[in-house]
Amino acid sequence: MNSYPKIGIRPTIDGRQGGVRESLEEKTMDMAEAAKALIENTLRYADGTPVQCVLASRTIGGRGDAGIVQEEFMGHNIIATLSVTPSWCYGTETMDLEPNTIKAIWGFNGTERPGAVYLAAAMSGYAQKGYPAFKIYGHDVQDLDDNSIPEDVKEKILTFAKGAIAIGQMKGKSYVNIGASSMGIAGSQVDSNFFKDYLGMPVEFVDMTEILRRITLGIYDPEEYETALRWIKDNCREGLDINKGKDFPEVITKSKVVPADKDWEFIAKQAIIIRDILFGNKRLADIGWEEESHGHNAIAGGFQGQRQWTDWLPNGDFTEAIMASTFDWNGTRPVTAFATENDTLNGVSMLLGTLLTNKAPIFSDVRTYWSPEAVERVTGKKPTGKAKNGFLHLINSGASALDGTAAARDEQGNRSMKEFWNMTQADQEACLAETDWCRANYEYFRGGGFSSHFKTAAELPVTLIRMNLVRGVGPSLQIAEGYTVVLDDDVHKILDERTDRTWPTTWFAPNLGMAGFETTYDVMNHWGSNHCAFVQGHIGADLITMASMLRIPVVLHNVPSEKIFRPSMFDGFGTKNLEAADFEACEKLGPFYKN
Ligand SMILES: C[C@H](O)[C@@H](O)[C@@H](O)C(=O)CO
Ligand SMILES: [Mn+2]
Repeated sequence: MNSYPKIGIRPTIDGRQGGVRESLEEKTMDMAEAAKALIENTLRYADGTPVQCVLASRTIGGRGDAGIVQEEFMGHNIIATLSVTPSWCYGTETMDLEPNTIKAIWGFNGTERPGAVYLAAAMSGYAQKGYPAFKIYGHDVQDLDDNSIPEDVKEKILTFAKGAIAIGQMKGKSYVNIGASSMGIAGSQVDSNFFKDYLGMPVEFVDMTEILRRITLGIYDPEEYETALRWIKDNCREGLDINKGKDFPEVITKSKVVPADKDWEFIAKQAIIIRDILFGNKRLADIGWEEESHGHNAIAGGFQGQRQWTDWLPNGDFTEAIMASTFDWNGTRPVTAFATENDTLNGVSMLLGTLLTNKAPIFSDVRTYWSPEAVERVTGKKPTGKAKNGFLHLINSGASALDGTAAARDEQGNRSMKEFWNMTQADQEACLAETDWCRANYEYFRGGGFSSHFKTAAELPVTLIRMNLVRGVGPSLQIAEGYTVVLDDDVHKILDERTDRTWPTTWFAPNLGMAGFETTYDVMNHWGSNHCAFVQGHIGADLITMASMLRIPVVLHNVPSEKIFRPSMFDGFGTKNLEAADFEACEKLGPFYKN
């Protein structure tokens, strides 16, 4: 299939015929094959298909060969190129000079032939021409006949490829903005130019009344609706009803128009319809709704919910939670970055996280910093282990991917969050068993609905992500690596029940020690908004590389400096203060998708 974004592999060579070129042909092609195999055997697209590379049919010894290869790449949706070489080649005469690709060169670190010298020459050429390109060569010298890829080189090739493929998957796909601004949250007042210039994504605007129209006119697959409703009844256990016994004022009681015992029927339709709005559904054409069957070519979206909708209709918590999960009533399937409160910037944070990991993105409010002292005062117990320096309470207002239970098991039987294609029936059942669905708090949600309620019950490495827009700066990214922590049951209960006890909770302890991460309090204090997204794994380095490709500076992170991998020309902006250099390089280069 041509539509997947691909990486073009360019074997470059010393063009001198009569001995030099001939002696290098095989080694150069071997390197190219090895790089291709590494990428294709390791990485997958969001739909689970292995990532594809296109290998040039020939080595590139000069611009003539380069032109032929460029033509070969045309029509393959090449988002990035990786040039590989064991030898000296003629710098600008062999480089990828196509303006729209993301570029890297792997220069073999040997001494028989000077691959790393070419690499340095080419990088200076790229810097001079203003093309950011990634420089890859091994830490240790290899022998020319050693065709293995050293671990450090593998890591760099894969970090580069992951970022490029993620960018390629976003390009041209839409963010579907359902509704408008939620409760004055600035992130939900979408900046479509940010999406266009930095991510290459159109924003589609859909009014929330579209959902009501489709419910009223029956614009959904009636058979799928029955399946979804049955699945909900069989699998979504109801939890606490916090409204029970409360004597609500009339402004609340007169607002709920869908009877409480019909909520799930409404919610099942709402979930199917929102998915169809994003992605289309062939079945709609069969029942006479051709236009609706096309969808909006989405990759992500968000639902305003609060307030106008939730002031009289069941909320979007089920839809939001299930869209971002690795499974639904149809079994396993790719996750969708889908933002609560239509916080578009958190939707982007979810999208970056999931594209780099293929795991469920968890949406949360960054609600509370719990100092060790405050925990002890309230519970009588000092936090220990990873929680000893205090922790953050991550808790969304009712909707987080069910994978956040960490009920799925990895190959060793440990709690985990997994790619959808690794989710077994038992994993799905376990996530459902650890989630109950609490009737929405009518004081907030007059129209009712059900919130996904669970706790993250494992100590897992995770990365918190937040995209911000700062006037005068533009977009900037915040990253916090750390661990989810499991509190003693009694401590958990006391802290959790102080807040909204019908919502999904994760306790998070950031890794401390870097600037901005002096204490857990500092992390909460520096966070740029009320929301974050997180995914399993420490992926800060991958995010930094990807952000540099998009020309988005990273303003807060706790990634060890030896893992930071940015284009070589960023060094030309200074090496003493990497954050300042990142800012300046991103500003000078401008957004990836300039007009
Ligand atoms: C129910 C409340 O309005 C919540 O939705 C609110 O605390 C937020 O989540 C704000 O982001
Ligand atoms: Mn919120």
